[in-house]
Amino acid sequence: MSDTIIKFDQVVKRFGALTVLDHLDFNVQRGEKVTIIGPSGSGKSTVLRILMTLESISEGVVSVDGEPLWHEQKDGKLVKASEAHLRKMRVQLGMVFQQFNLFPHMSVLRNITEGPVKVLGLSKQDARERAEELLEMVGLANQAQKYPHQLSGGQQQRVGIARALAMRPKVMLFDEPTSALDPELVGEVLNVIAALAEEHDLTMLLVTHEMRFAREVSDRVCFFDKGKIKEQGTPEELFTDPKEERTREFLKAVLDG
Ligand SMILES: Nc1ncnc2c1ncn2[C@@H]1O[C@H](COP(=O)(O)OP(=O)(O)OP(=O)(O)O)[C@@H](O)[C@H]1O
Repeated sequence: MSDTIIKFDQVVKRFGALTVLDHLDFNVQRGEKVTIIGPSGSGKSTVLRILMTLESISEGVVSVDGEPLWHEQKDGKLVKASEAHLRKMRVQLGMVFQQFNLFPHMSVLRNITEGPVKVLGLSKQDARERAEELLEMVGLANQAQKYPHQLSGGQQQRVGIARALAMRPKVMLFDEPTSALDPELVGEVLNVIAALAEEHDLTMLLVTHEMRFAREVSDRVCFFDKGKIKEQGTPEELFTDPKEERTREFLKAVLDG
């Protein structure tokens, strides 16, 4: 039996006249680490935003763990999902954003405990213990009482990772998690993500411009172009022996640049 956790089936996303995803078929297996690379505007972030229910779809079906995300079954038919259905589905996914998106008026600890307490109904004590373990894991055990503005960008992003993990998502989504960081802070965030990828059987879907990182952490790399997967394969296949001219051009431009 295949163990598909994310499935895009002929998904179209339009913004007015602009088609951003063009009949996209895309699957992720449970436990798989998949990286999406591709030129600006090819629809990479849109895939993640659709999964987080931040953008709706125009056509097709997206499923998470076998259940439609943007639809629900009613009298044997697929109808548009209600807000309650979206809320129920959304908690299965955790996202780490480019701009961290921490709550500025809350301490680091509270940023991490808020979701588990308010959304999952954990006791404050349990949420706190969970947060402390995660802060330890991302190397910030002694920063729990600080506020986001007192931390570096790299530290804030590591809090962002801990916050997403605290919800125990089935899938972690990373949207260019290092692109807003000063170059010297990129490594500490990538190290945390690489450790997560190595030590946990989490399913991870990452959009990144860091090709070396994509190569190191992924089981599979998908090259997106114009809203479709133009080519995909293991990092070895895609980076050392790309089959498509468009992939070669892209890799040459980013690796030389
Ligand atoms: N809310 C929106 N309204 C209109 N157009 C949008 C909206 N969101 C995204 N787009 C457009 O959709 C296209 C795809 O965007 P997306 O962010 O998925 O690209 P990307 O591949 O992640 O690019 P980048 O590498 O630059 O982040 C872009 O042309 C973008 O301008």
